[in-house]
Amino acid sequence: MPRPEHVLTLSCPNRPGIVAAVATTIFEHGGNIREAQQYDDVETRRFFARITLDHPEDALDVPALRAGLDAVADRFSMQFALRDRAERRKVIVLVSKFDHCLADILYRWRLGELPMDLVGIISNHGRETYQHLDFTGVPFHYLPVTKQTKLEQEAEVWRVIRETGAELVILARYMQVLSDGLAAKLAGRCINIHHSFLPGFKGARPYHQAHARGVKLIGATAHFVTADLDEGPIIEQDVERCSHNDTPDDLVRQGRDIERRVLSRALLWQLEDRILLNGARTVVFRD
Ligand SMILES: Nc1nc2c(c(=O)[nH]1)N[C@@H](CN(C=O)c1ccc(C(=O)N[C@@H](CCC(=O)O)C(=O)O)cc1)CN2
Repeated sequence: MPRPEHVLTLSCPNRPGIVAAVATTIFEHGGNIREAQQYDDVETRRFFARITLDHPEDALDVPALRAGLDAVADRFSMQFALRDRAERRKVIVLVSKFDHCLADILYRWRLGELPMDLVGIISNHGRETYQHLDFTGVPFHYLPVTKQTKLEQEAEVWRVIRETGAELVILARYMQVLSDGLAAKLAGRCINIHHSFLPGFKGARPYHQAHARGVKLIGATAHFVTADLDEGPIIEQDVERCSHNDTPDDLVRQGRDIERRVLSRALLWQLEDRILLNGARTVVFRD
């Protein structure tokens, strides 16, 4: 029977003694460090770490450990999060017409590859758009939008996010620009898949932009959503070769696989608390 595990993620201004203080606190409260990754950003002089710890059944006094870490956080001006790995995050997925990323997320979730509670799917297109997809057990919310109804529709999106208790929002080719207000409400917990190798070809129709530019590589980028379109901190990217023979539709077709694997990596890493924000960038403690 695997022992209960927690994940501790932290960041703070770098100085000697951080690891010693954190490790001692974990030890003193009955925790056993299973894995530790750390990064010292010499440019920003900030320190980052991800530590997984386990403990014999009920040997870890979590409230006491949290209080001990609070004291360490005060001493080192540290931000930290301590999460029980058994607690699954509530995730909601937003999608528009192109559903290949949603299909991939559903498949991986049903396989057990994505440890999450999928609490809903929101689309500005009707259920008939996805007749080939199985939404069994996942509430589907059809929220159509026009330029005139954008604000009302977005209020509905926010209502569903709140009412489902969604902690993480995935834009799986959701082709609506979120207002500054909603982007702010979802800061650090909304991930978008952009279908280009950012910072190239931001905005709409990136494959057509890339084709017109005559690129020899196409790519996809998973990033946190901010008010500035496709400018949010990058989480994961991948590319594939293309050629002069490829039409825009060829690039769209080839790009689907890149988008799927980039988004599923980013989603899994977020679910495993592997991504830490580092200003306009990220630190990703990959496995
Ligand atoms: N505030 C943000 N919202 C969104 C972001 C973001 O980074 N910040 N990423 C986009 C995704 N996206 C490309 O990946 C994208 C989506 C939509 C558009 C766009 O021009 N949409 C038009 C409507 C298009 C349609 O209705 O088919 C619009 O909103 O007027 C460009 C890029 C998701 N949102």
